Amino acid sequence: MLSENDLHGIYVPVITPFDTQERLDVESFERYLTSLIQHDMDGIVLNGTTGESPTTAWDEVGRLAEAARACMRSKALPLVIGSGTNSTAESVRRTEAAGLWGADAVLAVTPYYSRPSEEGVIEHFRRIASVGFPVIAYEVPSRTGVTLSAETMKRILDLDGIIGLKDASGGTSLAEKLLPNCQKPILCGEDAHLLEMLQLGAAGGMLASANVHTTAFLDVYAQAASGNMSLAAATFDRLLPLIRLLFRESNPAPLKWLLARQGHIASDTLRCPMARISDALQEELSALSEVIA
Ligand SMILES: O=C(O)C1=N[C@H](C(=O)O)C[C@H](O)C1
Repeated sequence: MLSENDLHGIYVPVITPFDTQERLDVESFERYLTSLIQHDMDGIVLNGTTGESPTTAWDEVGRLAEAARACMRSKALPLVIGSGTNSTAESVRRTEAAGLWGADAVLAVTPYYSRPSEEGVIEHFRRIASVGFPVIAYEVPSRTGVTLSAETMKRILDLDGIIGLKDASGGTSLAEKLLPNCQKPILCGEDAHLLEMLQLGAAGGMLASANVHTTAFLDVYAQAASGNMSLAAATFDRLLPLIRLLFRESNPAPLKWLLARQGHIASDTLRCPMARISDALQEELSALSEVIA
């Protein structure tokens, strides 16, 4: 199981491949993951936003977890499974199941849609953490519709069992407020802000774009961790045009398109209502990926 001391570096949230009929494509998943983990990333995330958690059924996550554990047998790599929903009871059940499926921690998103009070959100995380399995809180207001204050986030991070935060709050202001008086690791969850977050003292990132040019993202982290910020900035600057394109339309649609084009997965199919990227973005992505290949 992951502890707060182990939670650092670059975690790669993987896509959930579907065939052209929108059925789960476990074969592509195994092939893709086996090739991805040739890199020395610090962990893998299943069923995050990049894994299309809103449209992936929980029993399908179980099948992917089993496949991931088999692919990762020869590599001691932490596996994080997204178990958060907007129902506390369901999130608790999923957290228990993720532990049984061999996850090392779960990722629990701020409960979305129902717009609970901040006290309600704290109680949500308290009940998930009380399962006794390590929980990484995931703050992503642009998707959840709920923006937590730094004070509330600090109270969540202070809960026993919450081992850290994936901060996709849309900028650096939450991290700026939390980092000076927070012992628990904060990982960047907003790819374009990775460098600034590392400069502020973030412990790493969970980054969809690290599915592509994984080594360069690992370099940015290693260079920043060793204090060579100017080298980290130069490496990161080369990645920024790609990051911008990968988030121009909703993640993970651009990423899936690119991985399918590169032959890593059989199809770029997303589950409706997510849809394939525009022709214009396809053109820009193919031009850029040839330049920085
Ligand atoms: O997979 C995730 O979870 C991530 N979610 C963020 C988002 O798409 O909002 C982006 C991050 O790179 C990974």
